[in-house]
Amino acid sequence: MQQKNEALSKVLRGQPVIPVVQIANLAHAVPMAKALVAGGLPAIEITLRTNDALDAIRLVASEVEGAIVGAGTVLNPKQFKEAEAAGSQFIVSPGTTVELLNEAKDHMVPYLPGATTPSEIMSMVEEGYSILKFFPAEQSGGISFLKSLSSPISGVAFCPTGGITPQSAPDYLSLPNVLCVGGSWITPNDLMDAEDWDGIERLAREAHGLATV
Ligand SMILES: O=C(O)C(=O)C[C@H](O)[C@H](O)COP(=O)(O)O
Repeated sequence: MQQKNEALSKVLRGQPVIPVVQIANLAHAVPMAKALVAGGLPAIEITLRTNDALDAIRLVASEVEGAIVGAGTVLNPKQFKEAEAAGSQFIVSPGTTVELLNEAKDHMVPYLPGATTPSEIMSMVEEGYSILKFFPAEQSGGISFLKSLSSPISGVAFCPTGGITPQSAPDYLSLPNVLCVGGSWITPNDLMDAEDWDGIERLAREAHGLATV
């Protein structure tokens, strides 16, 4: 587990924001990922919420130099296997199930499981996880909840996701138990539909700059 935690830490620690992307049009996958990499956000989570998601992961993994593509919204072992086979370099789920934890044990690919309550977080720590997704972050108590967790449950780093904005991200990132945040604002539907890759690169660059705030 330590090796996997370290591999995940290496992926997530490199950037303050992990873009959470929905691919509605497969032709958008490669230019979108190139724009994110150019903007300084190489780790990209493509959610398995659209039909083209696995093909998008495959394309980005094989065609976009420097990209570290991961799969999001992985809900069951079948999706876990498919996501890894498509070339995902990390796997993310909004919550966690026993089936997913068992599946993750059979793979070397790092897994970022979701947890929101102290009991869920403690269970994940028992399983050996030291990095967790905190989802849905804003709705689950946000910054004050994460602050309250930091002394009773130390040694766990979170990637809060859900409802985070460029305005709230710096406050999350200033918490000692936050490694990075996830967000969909870097690839908004209007810019994706307009194929405005320069606009997406600009948003990525701004998000990358949040590290220094
Ligand atoms: O699908 C998943 O696995 C999720 O975790 C959901 C996404 O992370 C959020 O939908 C992103 O949240 P927003 O930035 O508020 O749009």
